[in-house]
Amino acid sequence: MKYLVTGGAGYVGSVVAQHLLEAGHEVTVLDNLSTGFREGVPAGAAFVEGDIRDAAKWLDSSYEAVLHFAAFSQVGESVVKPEKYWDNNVGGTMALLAAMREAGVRKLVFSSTAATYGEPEQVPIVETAPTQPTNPYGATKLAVDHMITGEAAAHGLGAVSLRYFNVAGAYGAQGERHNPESHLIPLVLQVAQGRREAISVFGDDYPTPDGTCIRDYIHVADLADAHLLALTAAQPGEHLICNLGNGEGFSVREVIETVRQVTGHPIPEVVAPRRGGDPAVLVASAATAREKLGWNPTRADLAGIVADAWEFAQRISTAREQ
Ligand SMILES: NC(=O)c1ccc[n+]([C@@H]2O[C@H](COP(=O)([O-])OP(=O)(O)OC[C@H]3O[C@@H](n4cnc5c(N)ncnc54)[C@H](O)[C@@H]3O)[C@@H](O)[C@H]2O)c1
Ligand SMILES: O=c1ccn([C@@H]2O[C@H](COP(=O)(O)OP(=O)(O)O[C@H]3O[C@H](CO)[C@H](O)[C@H](O)[C@H]3O)[C@@H](O)[C@H]2O)c(=O)[nH]1
Repeated sequence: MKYLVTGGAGYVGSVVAQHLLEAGHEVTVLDNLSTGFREGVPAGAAFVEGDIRDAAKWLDSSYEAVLHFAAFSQVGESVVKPEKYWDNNVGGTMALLAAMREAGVRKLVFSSTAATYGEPEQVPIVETAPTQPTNPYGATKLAVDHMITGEAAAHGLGAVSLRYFNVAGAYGAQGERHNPESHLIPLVLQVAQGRREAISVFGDDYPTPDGTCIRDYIHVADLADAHLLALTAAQPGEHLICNLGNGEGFSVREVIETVRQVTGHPIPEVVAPRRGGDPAVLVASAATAREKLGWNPTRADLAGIVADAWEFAQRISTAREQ
């Protein structure tokens, strides 16, 4: 089968593109390189440097489906520049859906997020929980989910939105390198590499056992498995929404301690003010993904996730020095 992967020069999209290639599929990556890297595109994928707003130029009926990763995704930036997020994430997806309709491509897998829920009333979070995003990033992703529901009902699109919790780890040559980096695990690894003096802990007065925020970390390769399953599960006229997480939460301090154990580095930490828009606890119920997709994550161990991320961070920093 032939697939269009938007955002396939980025972290998650490049890992999923790699999995599609390994499963024997043909892959075209469409990416404007706004936050992605040309060298992140897996060998064997065709690459188009372009914007999702112009997807109509490249989409045709030879594509079985679109896997849509292209978006801006920094929570903090979305609070200060919401218009940038509405324009790219919502405006861009609107153009992409129109191009798919025009070309007769009737299947979509979309990268949604736990940020659509906001501060949860109950954990683990189920897909029927209230959606009250605490930042514009989450609001734009929720708006796209609604847009997709309408597209499925009105025009027969078969779609799956995957609401990722905290993605981490690496797969082969593909890994996490956001620029600037804002995610916890790669930042703590930068401290271990001596590229940063200390890690800032954003708030230690949350209502959690050690006072720091709790998140559900999921290995990017387990996430990729879910995308391939979603391609099979998508049914015309239906929009399925699935959380993807391991159902177990780790505090910021537990993550830092795990990085100490994996890297053998002491990792100094400093307590800093809370970061705006951060819910205290985000942990997924992935029962829907297990039931409807047949998803069965196998890499839930946090130390294993960190070890893979560490190996990747060491490799790209060696490459940077050469
Ligand atoms: N990383 C996470 O923890 C996480 C969690 C939940 C959801 N998500 C979602 O998963 C997706 C991928 O995230 P990521 O961490 O890989 O981010 P990333 O920034 O590494 O990748 C996004 C890619 O999309 C490209 N892009 C952005 N706007 C574009 C446009 N208009 N046209 C073409 N290309 C464009 C960027 O150049 C980049 O390569 C995003 O939609 C994000 O919101 C990520
Ligand atoms: O230097 C840092 C960086 C992060 N944190 C904390 O570590 C936790 C995890 O933060 P990340 O930035 O790694 O991840 P988020 O939980 O903020 O966000 C991620 O997961 C969300 C859903 O859970 C969204 O999907 C979003 O796109 C994705 O980046 C948060 O409590 C954050 O405050 C720190 O204490 N110090």
